[in-house]
Amino acid sequence: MAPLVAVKNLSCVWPEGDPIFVNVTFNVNPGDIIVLQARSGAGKTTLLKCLAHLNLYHGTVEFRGKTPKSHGVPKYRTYVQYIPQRPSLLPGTPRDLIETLSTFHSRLTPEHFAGDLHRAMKLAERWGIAMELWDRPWGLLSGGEAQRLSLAIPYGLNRAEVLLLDEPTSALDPTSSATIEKTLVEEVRAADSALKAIVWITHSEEQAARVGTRFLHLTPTGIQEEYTNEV
Ligand SMILES: Nc1ncnc2c1ncn2[C@@H]1O[C@H](COP(=O)(O)OP(=O)(O)OP(=O)(O)O)[C@@H](O)[C@H]1O
Repeated sequence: MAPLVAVKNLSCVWPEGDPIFVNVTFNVNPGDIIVLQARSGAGKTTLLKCLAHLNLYHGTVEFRGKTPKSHGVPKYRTYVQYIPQRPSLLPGTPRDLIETLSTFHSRLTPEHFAGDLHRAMKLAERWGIAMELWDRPWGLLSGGEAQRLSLAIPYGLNRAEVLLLDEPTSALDPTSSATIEKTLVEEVRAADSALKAIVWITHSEEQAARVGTRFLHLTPTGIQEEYTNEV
């Protein structure tokens, strides 16, 4: 099976610093929910940002056999989409973000966009998000509201094939977390969904055990597969 994302010999060094990690090589395959584990500060967020082509790195990252540049970086970022740990730091409103991401696809028409927004809003509503919050600046939303909105956006767009989730439910209560986990796992398994795989950072061992199909441990010298749960 061809990998969705192939990561080869990735390393990341901040200017004037030691490398955060080197020699990171792994594939993301269809159906994977990869839990990325490491101690705090080991570089999990940095690695996800490298995969989304949001950080400088050495080595190669390919999605469906092509580099981000050959896909076109904005379009690549809608296929391999990073959802930040603190969406409240994003500029503009959730409606602005979904509109911007929509325009990265040339097939977009006003009808497509209306459909995308409607799908995202319906899901967010099921998650307890009122319609007016789509027009509130990210910085004025609560952490939990911002997390739910930022997860509803790729669902609405239905174009992300790989989601890179950075502690996506850290601001949510256990019931809301469980609902969101269930939706995401179902999306990866659904035949009619664009979403094929997730790389998921969580500090909750319980959540890792519930959602993970593979477990990768990041260290300064590389990445190791811990064990595999058969689904
Ligand atoms: N722009 C930057 N310039 C220099 N160092 C940075 C920058 N961004 C992050 N770092 C450092 O890189 C290291 C890795 O940070 P990162 O956020 O990737 O870790 P993490 O494993 O996700 O941590 P946590 O589990 O605490 O969220 C940390 O030491 C952090 O301080």
